[in-house]
Amino acid sequence: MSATNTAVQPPADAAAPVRHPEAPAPGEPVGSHYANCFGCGPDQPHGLHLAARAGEGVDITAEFTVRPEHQGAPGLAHGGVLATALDEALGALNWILRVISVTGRLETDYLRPVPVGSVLHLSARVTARAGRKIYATAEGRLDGPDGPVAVRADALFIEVKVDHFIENGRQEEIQAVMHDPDVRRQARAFEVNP
Ligand SMILES: CCCCCCCCCCCC(=O)SCCNC(=O)CCNC(=O)[C@H](O)C(C)(C)COP(=O)(O)OP(=O)(O)OC[C@H]1O[C@@H](n2cnc3c(N)ncnc32)[C@H](O)[C@@H]1OP(=O)(O)O
Repeated sequence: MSATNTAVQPPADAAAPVRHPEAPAPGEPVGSHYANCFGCGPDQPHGLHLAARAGEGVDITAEFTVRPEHQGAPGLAHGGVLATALDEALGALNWILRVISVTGRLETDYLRPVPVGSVLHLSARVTARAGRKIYATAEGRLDGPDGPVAVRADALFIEVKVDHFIENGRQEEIQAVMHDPDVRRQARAFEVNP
């Protein structure tokens, strides 16, 4: 049983989400949005290394292996780390909508303890859109994609322009990615192909 804030529930007049025609094909990896991202970056040694795949709808799946460095209580995953995994899975939906959005609100329910060594089977989907607001939900299951739900979240993501990062990020990292032609092409493509 969960008590949710109305901010993460779509209003009655929200629109159904639409899979972007250029979204990765079902089963394809969506890729990392930033190599140093704590959630999905392959170059981030401390990160979760989530590798999401596109689903058939406006959805993704991913797996997160809980390692000893993710502990909160002895032998159990830290709740904040699990929230990060859910947040990152939800963030990967950007690739399916082909928009850039950031988490505005994330509400998590912790239903079962998640032991170190377990694989959390994550799924996330967009439920609705209303202007810049993107409503989405995610869950993490133990013992396989059809196993019991251990954690879940409802979220409100807000669409932003790439300038959001350029204006707010530390210049050292911004300059580094701005000089990466692949990153620039990717970011601009999201903006000109809504
Ligand atoms: C290069 C590729 C990279 C790709 C990058 C992909 C990153 C994915 C990574 C995983 C996800 C993350 O961790 S993202 C990182 C964590 N999140 C953040 O850092 C976001 C920090 N917050 C912000 O920057 C800002 O608050 C924004 C952008 C979210 C919103 O600011 P804004 O642009 O001025 O918009 P604002 O007018 O305030 O809000 C727009 C509408 O949303 C509503 N709204 C906004 N926030 C909330 C909220 N918390 N709860 C309820 N409602 C909210 C407002 O009421 C309004 O509704 P109405 O009046 O229109 O009805």
